[in-house]
Amino acid sequence: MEVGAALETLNDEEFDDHVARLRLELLTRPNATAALVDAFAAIQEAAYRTIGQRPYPSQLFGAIAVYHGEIAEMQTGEGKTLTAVLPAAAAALAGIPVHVLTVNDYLAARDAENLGPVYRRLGLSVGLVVQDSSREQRRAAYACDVVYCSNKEIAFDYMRDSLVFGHSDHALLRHAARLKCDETMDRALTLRGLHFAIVDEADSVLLDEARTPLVISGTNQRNRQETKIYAQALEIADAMEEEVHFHVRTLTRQLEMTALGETRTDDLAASLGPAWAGRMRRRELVRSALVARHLLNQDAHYLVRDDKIIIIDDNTGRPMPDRNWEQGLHQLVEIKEGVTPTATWDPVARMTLQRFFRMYHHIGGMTGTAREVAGELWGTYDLVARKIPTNRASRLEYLGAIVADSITEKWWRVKERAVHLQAQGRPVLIGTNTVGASEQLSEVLTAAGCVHRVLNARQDRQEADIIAEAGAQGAVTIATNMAGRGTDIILADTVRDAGGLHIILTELHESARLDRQFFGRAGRQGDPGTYEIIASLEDEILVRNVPRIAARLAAMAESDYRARVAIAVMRFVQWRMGRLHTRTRADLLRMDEYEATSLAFAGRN
Ligand SMILES: Nc1ncnc2c1ncn2[C@@H]1O[C@H](COP(=O)(O)OP(=O)(O)OP(=O)(O)O)[C@@H](O)[C@H]1O
Repeated sequence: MEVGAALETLNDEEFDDHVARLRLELLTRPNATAALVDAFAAIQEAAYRTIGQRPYPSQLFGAIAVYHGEIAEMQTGEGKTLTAVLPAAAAALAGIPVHVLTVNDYLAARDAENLGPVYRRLGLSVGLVVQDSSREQRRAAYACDVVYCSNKEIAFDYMRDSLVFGHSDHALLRHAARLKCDETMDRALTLRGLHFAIVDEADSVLLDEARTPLVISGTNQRNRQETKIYAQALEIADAMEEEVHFHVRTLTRQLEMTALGETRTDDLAASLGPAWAGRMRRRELVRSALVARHLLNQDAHYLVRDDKIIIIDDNTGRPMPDRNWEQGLHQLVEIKEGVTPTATWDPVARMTLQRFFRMYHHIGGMTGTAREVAGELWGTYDLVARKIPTNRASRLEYLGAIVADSITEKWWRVKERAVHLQAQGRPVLIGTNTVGASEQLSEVLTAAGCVHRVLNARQDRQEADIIAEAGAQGAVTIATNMAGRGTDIILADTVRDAGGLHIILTELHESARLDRQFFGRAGRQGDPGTYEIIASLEDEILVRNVPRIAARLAAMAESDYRARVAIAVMRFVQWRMGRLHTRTRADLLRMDEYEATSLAFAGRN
């Protein structure tokens, strides 16, 4: 009899005995194929008995890839969340601590809760670490067999642990502390090593998020003078003219001062006292002030909430209350927005996500979008991306693109579509790039009497609630990137017959992978679904990056042809941005490795 079929006949007690025997076998032979087959069969059975879902053959293929340290490329909605349980539980049954890493707290909490019963049925413990978890809660969670956590949380916990060892954060030292049963040291640490990581949305975590190094701040360097200096820097910045004194490079999010700009800085700062005497420092200060003024916008890059600046994560659209910009930039934005300036902090530890993940003994992962980054995943992490076939054929249909002349006209078109589809009883999910845009569109829909909900960094606390309703008959939901990766919208039965969820993307993201992830909220698990793009010639991606082409397109009459050309240009900008980001990550990793080796003998601070 087939292994799985035999397990179905067991009663609960017999199944428990079977799992206990299996655990012993795995502890001694974790890599034996027969033992792994038995383990997967038992986990499948446990999933069926607890949450009523039996992993499909496609999920088994994915699970085998992940277990063997590969990235399983599975289309959106194919069930990567359940797929991860198979390698995670199999490794945990074999005694290996497992970290299942997601892109955000909402998904970590959702998955730990939904899948907890499967692990517990197998006698395994499950922990959860989110931003609000205390140190004690973290330590308890990391002691579990399987931990669900967002990538940033665990990387920061690792860095904090490293600080306990001063600069000498060598793995061997940590083992030495354990061997000596150094109780104090052990109590100071939260993690118990980096063994097996299963990375969900692997391209986002391992690449997109890895563009900015993680920094831990230490001692408070508050200086009364500081606020005054930052305010002066903003005043000087306001006396500068774009294209004359500085250039903004939107593609790379960089700002360069021209020679004229530097001289102007020197002139204006001449009478401001000794704090402005250093030439390098004063130019850097003014450059930062220009960045605060021209590159960082309210409701796009940050929110102002309760007299605080709250950064919005570029990749996930989520508010990050614990994050700060470095080197005075945060304070400059605070002064610009008129909120009480906070103190500046000195960085005491810095690490890239690349270096962090390369320290794991074993990594596997899943994503819906690995194709175009397969080379980099291999180059940086030695990870192979393996394409897994879908369980059922996809019924997701692309309806084409409309590119309106202006943003106002774009909102009008989106409203027309939403009202039309709502009347047909179909749910509609509309994607915007910023909090500001989601609110503008919301006003247009409200004025037209179209009932809808908004999910953005301001409404993050109602996330689960909004998502639970987004698949209902006639539901219209406007969402930023927060409803991108991982979000699972369950359709009401009547909606399936009406054609499923319809997605409207109103602005292309900075990467085509993000667009595909957003479209992937529809047509999941073989459900029907449609998607379209309604963009405009005034969108940032065109106006900021290729202004001359945008102007030429604006001179053409609106047609399908113009829309196709405009979308092709936007895709070209995305491709160029992707290449730049790859280069940034390579440079960052090189620097990080250089610093790690050159500072190896620096000793404690
Ligand atoms: N074997 C199964 N049997 C029944 N339902 C399943 C099975 N596997 C997954 N599902 C359901 O399919 C839906 C999509 O799963 P999930 O959200 O894990 O997809 P995903 O691949 O992670 O998508 P994304 O790429 O968007 O993150 C969920 O509602 C989940 O409960």
